[in-house]
Amino acid sequence: MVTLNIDLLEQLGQIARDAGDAIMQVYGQHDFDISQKSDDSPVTAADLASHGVIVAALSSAFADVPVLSEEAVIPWQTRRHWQEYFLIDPLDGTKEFIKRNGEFTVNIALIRDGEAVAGVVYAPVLGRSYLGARGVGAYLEVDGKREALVVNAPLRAVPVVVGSRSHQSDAMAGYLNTLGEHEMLSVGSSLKFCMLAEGRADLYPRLGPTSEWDTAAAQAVLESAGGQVVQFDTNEPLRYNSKEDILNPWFMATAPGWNNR
Ligand SMILES: Nc1ncnc2c1ncn2[C@@H]1O[C@H](COP(=O)(O)O)[C@@H](OP(=O)(O)O)[C@H]1O
Ligand SMILES: [Mg+2]
Repeated sequence: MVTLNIDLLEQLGQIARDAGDAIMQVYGQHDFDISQKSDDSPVTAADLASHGVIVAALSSAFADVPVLSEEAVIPWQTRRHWQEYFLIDPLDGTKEFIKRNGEFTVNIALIRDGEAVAGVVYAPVLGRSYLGARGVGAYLEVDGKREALVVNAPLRAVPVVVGSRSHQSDAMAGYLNTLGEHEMLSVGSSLKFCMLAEGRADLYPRLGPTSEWDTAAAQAVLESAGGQVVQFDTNEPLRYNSKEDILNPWFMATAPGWNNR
């Protein structure tokens, strides 16, 4: 089993930054090719370059631990037997990458017994790394300086809600109508979870589709900071590798302390 400690987070953080460098090489190009995958979502050379960097580094450092990536999906018949594996989204927020608004991330999670126990989320344009592991803590690293994420936000009279910038749903609009007064921020990618972990927002309701690689790393960060990610219908924690379908159920992510407010 992989040992959960700060060294692991640093190691995964370095791999994510190396992947981010590969992404930025494509980002810096005047023009890049965009192709559509079978599910009609876009993919670029940056997604594939980041995938290559991460898979090579993880396979070398953790030869016994399998890797599941958005860019190389492994059949359920194989992965259903995995007790521990890395779950990666090499470039989450591909639409934001294409729009060049900086709201995209590299995501590396460690899943154990269906739970996201460690994760790193790196936003290359913002230069921010979010790290978290069970029993270790949650951290933000900027310019090589690491600080613990400790949220002591005062109670907000008007909650701040974060939602997708590029994927809206009628269900989400309906939910927001029932919520009462709130401030809404639209943000791309797994950065939404990280904003909860930092105390910059309170709620991230996702009443629409995501896949397991979109949420795992950021869930580990948020839970390590004291927040929660639960299934919208059951209130049970969001879990991984329990079914053939890689899509997550609708969920609700909340900032540390939200339930005590
Ligand atoms: N109809 C759909 N089915 C599956 N996943 C979807 C989807 N619409 C959006 N997503 C997921 O939402 C992610 C983007 O999140 P957000 O909308 O919060 O920025 C996408 O990640 P990728 O950019 O890695 O493809 C994609 O996986
Ligand atoms: Mg994604």
